Amino acid sequence: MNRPESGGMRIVQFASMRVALGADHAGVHLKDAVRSLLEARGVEVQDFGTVDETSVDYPDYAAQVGRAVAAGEVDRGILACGTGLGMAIAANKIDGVRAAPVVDLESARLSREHNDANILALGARVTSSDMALQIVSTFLDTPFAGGRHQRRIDKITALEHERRT
Ligand SMILES: O=C(CO)[C@H](O)[C@H](O)[C@H](O)COP(=O)(O)O
Repeated sequence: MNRPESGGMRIVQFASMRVALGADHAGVHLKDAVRSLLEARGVEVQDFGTVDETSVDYPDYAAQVGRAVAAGEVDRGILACGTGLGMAIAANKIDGVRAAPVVDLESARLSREHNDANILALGARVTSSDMALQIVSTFLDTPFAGGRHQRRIDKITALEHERRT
């Protein structure tokens, strides 16, 4: 979507993005707040749940969002649970997923600029809703910087291929 080092163009099309959401019981309210923010900004949202605070297992939601991102059905994924850690660990098992657990704005920006992260993992028990929504905006608004970082992403992709053989 964003190709900042191909001719210096840095156009971000936040509103035309497709974003998949997923959460466990600990992150469900934050996920719903993220959904409201995205819908208000015209983002096409695919919400994989969960829908309430009944205890569920976060890998089930990480898998659904991760597969949607890896298949190109959506441009980005956003996961929410207690800490964001288990969601990121689970989602990163899927080839093509680069999930970043993020608690601050600088990491949100760098997860995109340097790591081309395609999934953001938020922790509702460790991050305020206000900060989490700022992180979401930064994550969606920041393009990948490419250049030397692309070389490193290519090496991550090579590791995925190695795992398959
Ligand atoms: O590890 C987690 C996923 O990243 C989360 O923090 C979970 O939400 C957490 O482990 C759930 O804990 P609970 O005691 O079952 O509510």
